[in-house]
Amino acid sequence: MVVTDHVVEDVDLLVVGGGKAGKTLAMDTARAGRRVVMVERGMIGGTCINVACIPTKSLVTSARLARSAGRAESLGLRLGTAEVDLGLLRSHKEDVVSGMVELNHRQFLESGMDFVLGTARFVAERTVEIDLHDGGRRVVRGADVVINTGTRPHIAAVPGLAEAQPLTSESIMDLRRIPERLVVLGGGYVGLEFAHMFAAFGSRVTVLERGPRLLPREDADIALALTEYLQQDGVALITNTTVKEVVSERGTVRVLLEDGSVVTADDVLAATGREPVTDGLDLEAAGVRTDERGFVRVDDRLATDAPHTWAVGDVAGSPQFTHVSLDDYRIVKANIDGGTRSTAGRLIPWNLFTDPELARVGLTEEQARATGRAIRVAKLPVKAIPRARTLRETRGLWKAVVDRDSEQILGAALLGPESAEVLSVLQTAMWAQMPFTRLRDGIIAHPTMAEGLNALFASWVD
Ligand SMILES: Cc1cc2nc3c(=O)[nH]c(=O)nc-3n(C[C@H](O)[C@H](O)[C@H](O)COP(=O)(O)OP(=O)(O)OC[C@H]3O[C@@H](n4cnc5c(N)ncnc54)[C@H](O)[C@@H]3O)c2cc1C
Ligand SMILES: NC(=O)c1ccc[n+]([C@@H]2O[C@H](COP(=O)([O-])OP(=O)(O)OC[C@H]3O[C@@H](n4cnc5c(N)ncnc54)[C@H](O)[C@@H]3O)[C@@H](O)[C@H]2O)c1
Repeated sequence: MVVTDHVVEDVDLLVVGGGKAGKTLAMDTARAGRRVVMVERGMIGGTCINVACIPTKSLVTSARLARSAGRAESLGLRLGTAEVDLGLLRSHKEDVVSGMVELNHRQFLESGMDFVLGTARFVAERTVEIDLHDGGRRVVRGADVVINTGTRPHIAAVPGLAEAQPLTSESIMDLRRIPERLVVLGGGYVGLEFAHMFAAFGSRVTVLERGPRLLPREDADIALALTEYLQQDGVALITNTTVKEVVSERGTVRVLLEDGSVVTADDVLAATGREPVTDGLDLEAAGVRTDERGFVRVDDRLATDAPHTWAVGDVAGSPQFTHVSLDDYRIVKANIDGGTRSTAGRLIPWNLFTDPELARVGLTEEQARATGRAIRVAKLPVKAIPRARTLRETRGLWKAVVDRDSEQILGAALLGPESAEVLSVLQTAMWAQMPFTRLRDGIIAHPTMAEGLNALFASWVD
């Protein structure tokens, strides 16, 4: 029963939180002529375009240019030293972000959905009460409800860290200053992208990672190649370390490590993972349960414990990438219409946008060996690819793992310039279940980075 003084509005689809999956589903469903309400707390277009992928990658472009300017003479140019202008840097980022926000907003309205700016809270199964931003309340019940409220930075329970008011992936992009010394807690995606970026902007950066090395889920040779060029670019890396305490005094942060050493900086960036945004949602009222880490519990169809209630994207515990959230949309769209699409067995690529970038898909060598199948391993230093020489960026290593019997590609790690683009070529071959020989022997235009695939699949080390 719904306990409220407000009239309950019934709609076909109610989307709570306008992330990638939710907004795409809302627009699609509205365009099909159904009644849709999407409630968004503030970020029109969601996390990715406002405070995550899009602003970071815009700043990565600036960082790349700063680094290129530093070696301009090797390209025959005298540019002088690159100098960060915080105002210009901010407006570059904000220009890209606001362009995408405006585009999203226009598309929301054109789709015919009822886009509601407000904060939603469940009051019953499939029913939310919305605190409207411009005052007032609405109560909306969906025949189907999709929860897409995302994640936010998690501040690790390190003594003194919260009190030191660390920067997060969001606040660091306010760009109020470029810290002279920046210490980054966590050597994952967020930590490494910002570490490399701020080193290019002139910060002296130290990354503290508790794992035995960077990227513990990647093969050691790839992690080592990445480690080497980060160090070449001035990023200090301390792995296998435990932070005992963070002490903030008079504008300086001191990070005390368990071995007795101290790292001193002007700012600390907390980059140790993200936590689900479910507080204030009153999920119990909806009959929706969470798992032990607080993510919404879903089955492989992305159905929650409550009937006709689905969860998608980061908050559903899906791998935290925008393209995965988009695929969650495809799955839920099919299942709302009575289908049986599953998240099982998805081939999910991802990229770490250090510069050059790391592009990954499928199994690592270590994972492939663990399956017990017979495999072959191909490796190619990026400097062997002519295009890399013309780009004057020859750092990096490409690697692929192939099934010895079927000759199909099981996975790849491409560390080098433009790898993220090349990866999609390789992934297409995996979708098509092509033997690696097609990439080894096919004509690929010269000089491109993709051309390196010819050479990669002729460079067996095993
Ligand atoms: C710094 C950074 C860089 C990243 N870079 C990349 C990248 O390059 N590539 C990539 O694929 N992924 C990247 N990611 C990950 C990516 O941003 C996330 O996986 C993706 O944004 C998740 O989207 P989502 O669909 O789960 O929802 P989100 O986009 O997180 O949307 C959730 C929405 O719900 C709203 N909301 C929350 N609670 C309520 C409520 N009670 N009522 C109403 N609305 C509510 C929020 O305001 C938000 O807009 C990055 C992440 C970070 C932090
Ligand atoms: N390019 C991209 O696609 C991109 C970019 C940024 C973020 N993301 C997404 O956002 C997610 C969150 O990123 P993230 O970097 O915050 O998390 P993460 O899980 O990728 O990395 C966190 C790192 O912090 C380390 N760590 C944890 N606690 C620590 C401690 N107390 N001291 C030292 N190290 C500690 C972990 O060992 C790990 O290496 C990623 O998993 C990714 O899915 C994607």
